[in-house]
Amino acid sequence: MPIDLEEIERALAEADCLADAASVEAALDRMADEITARLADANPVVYTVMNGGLILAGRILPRLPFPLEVGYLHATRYGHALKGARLDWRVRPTQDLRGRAVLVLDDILDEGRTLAAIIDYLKAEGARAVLSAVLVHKVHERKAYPGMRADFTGLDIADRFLFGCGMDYKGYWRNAPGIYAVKGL
Ligand SMILES: O=P(O)(O)OC[C@H]1O[C@H](OP(=O)(O)OP(=O)(O)O)[C@H](O)[C@@H]1O
Ligand SMILES: Nc1nc2[nH]cnc2c(=O)[nH]1
Repeated sequence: MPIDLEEIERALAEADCLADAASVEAALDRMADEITARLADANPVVYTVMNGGLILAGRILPRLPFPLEVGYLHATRYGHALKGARLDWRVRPTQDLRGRAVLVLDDILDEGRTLAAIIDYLKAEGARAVLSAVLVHKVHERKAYPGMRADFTGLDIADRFLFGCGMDYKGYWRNAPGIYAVKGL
């Protein structure tokens, strides 16, 4: 079905802005300080979870003033849908992770099933420590396990369907500079 771009434009025009660009910027600065304090001497491999983690990676990596390697992996649970399903691995990590510290970057921890599966996989590949950083922690009680949180979190945001800063609305608006909730969702 062809995409209705007017509907895509309307989604942003009518959305509720839950965090503006300045709040995102401040959150990135704080996260970068926390990550630096924890990993500056660890020679980590930093993995971006495509596609959503792309914006966080591009904005936080230049804020990390220590040696690190980068890689990406692609695992998706939602596609363009608004509800998650089984995790679909599209690209698995390629580096030798034995004995390495790994940091995983993603846009959002919602139910946490994506991150939990990725962390299990990286540990099974021999990583010595796997830490995670997400721009958004969605606040609700449906996590993969009770109390689940990433090691580093930018912003706690309400339980709505979100887009912007890497998160998509029907494949669009990952480029929106703040964090928005779809009207009515
Ligand atoms: O915590 P969960 O409930 O598992 O959801 C979080 C995941 O959902 C999104 O990915 P998505 O499957 O939409 O793929 P995308 O990154 O390509 O948009 C997001 O980027 C996270 O990876
Ligand atoms: N775009 C988007 N992707 C998600 N993946 C898990 N939760 C969300 C969400 O609220 N918005």
